[in-house]
Amino acid sequence: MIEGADVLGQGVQHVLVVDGRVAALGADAADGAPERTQRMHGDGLVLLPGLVDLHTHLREPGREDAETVESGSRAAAAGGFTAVLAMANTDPVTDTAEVAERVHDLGRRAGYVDVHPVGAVSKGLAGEELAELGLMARSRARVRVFSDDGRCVQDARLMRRALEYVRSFDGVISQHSQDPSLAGPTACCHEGELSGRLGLPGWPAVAEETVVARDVMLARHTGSRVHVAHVSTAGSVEVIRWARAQGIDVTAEVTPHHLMLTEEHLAGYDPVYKVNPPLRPTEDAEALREALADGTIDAVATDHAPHVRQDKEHAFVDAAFGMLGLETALPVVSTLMVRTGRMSWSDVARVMSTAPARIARLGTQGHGIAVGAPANLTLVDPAREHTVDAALSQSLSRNNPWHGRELVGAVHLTMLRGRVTAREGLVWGAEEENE
Ligand SMILES: NC(=O)N[C@@H](CC(=O)O)C(=O)O
Ligand SMILES: [Zn+2]
Ligand SMILES: [Zn+2]
Repeated sequence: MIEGADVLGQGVQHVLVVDGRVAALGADAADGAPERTQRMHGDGLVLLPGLVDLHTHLREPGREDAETVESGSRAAAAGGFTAVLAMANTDPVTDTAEVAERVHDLGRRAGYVDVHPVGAVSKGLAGEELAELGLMARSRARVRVFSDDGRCVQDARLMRRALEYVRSFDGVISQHSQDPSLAGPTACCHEGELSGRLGLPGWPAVAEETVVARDVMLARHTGSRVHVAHVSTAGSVEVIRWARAQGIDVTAEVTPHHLMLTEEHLAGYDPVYKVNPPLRPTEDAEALREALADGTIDAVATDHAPHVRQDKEHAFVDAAFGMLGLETALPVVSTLMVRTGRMSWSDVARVMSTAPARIARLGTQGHGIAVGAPANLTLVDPAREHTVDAALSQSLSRNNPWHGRELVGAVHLTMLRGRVTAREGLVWGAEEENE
């Protein structure tokens, strides 16, 4: 029983949890509570539905030195998440039902969050032949989100066929929008005055925007669902806004780092800021904030991308792309969007829980806080000021661009089907296992 928390920032209520489900909600929720009900104080805390991350790299199988399903799941629980979509760019690639089931089962075994594997669009992410989309969808892993993330599905014919195929089981293609003929594999800095000055290979905004534009037209043509991963430019936002006004079934996510951080961070050539797509100018970040607040962008997704030291500690051009994000996502959104008055806590519940759950077709996870729904809950301390310490992360990796930053708002407790999975960053059971 959680007593006196501000549910969605819309009013103080009690929430009774029985057998992993929300059994009652409201001032008299305690009536009929079984004897020996455990009581938790929610005074001053905001209760949100468990957060859902549409875009997480867990690295297992293949790079268990950078992250495992278990370590990434712990980081997710510490960050307030109860479900994550695990990207397919593992080794082997998640392009078969077998690999998808393996990742799914590893998630079950770890038990901190629900791990939903994302299936690859193409075999081996090679962009040539469709992967086993139907078999992955019908597998025990129930895959609904497909992505070649890390690479763009460049071939329009393959993208069209993938969209047509997933329509039959209400799947969605999540696209890493990057035309490689405009932004090749070495492109690592937003193309503009800064990339010229720093002498870094440019990654122009138009390399993203042309793919977004093409894909929304393919979505319209096929009547299928396309999702734009890690939107990073104002031009992409304009295309998405237009497409939605036409009734095209396009959804989009933005990362905490593209919302808050800008290209100026690259001036010191610190590879911790190297990410795909690159950090953009302030005007782009501002357009992303506006689009998130007005609903043009549906969701915040972390793109948590752990890398070992040896892959990150290189000259900027040679370092791996990606940064950690699971444990800092909620504090960043709180600091940037809620403290400033641009979004309410119920907006946060939408962009970090119910909308991503709906996009991934997670069923019951998308119902928010309701009687009868699984007790997947996140208690947030909206006023807690803290300085991010990379050393305290549950992740196996340390490529954390937020280290040393002061943020306001923190996850107090995470609950998965009524079981506490994390409390103030400390993951349930972690003390013993860290001995
Ligand atoms: N975002 C990144 O910079 N890197 C991701 C791949 C991706 O999301 O494109 C990774 O797998 O490391
Ligand atoms: Zn990507
Ligand atoms: Zn990614």
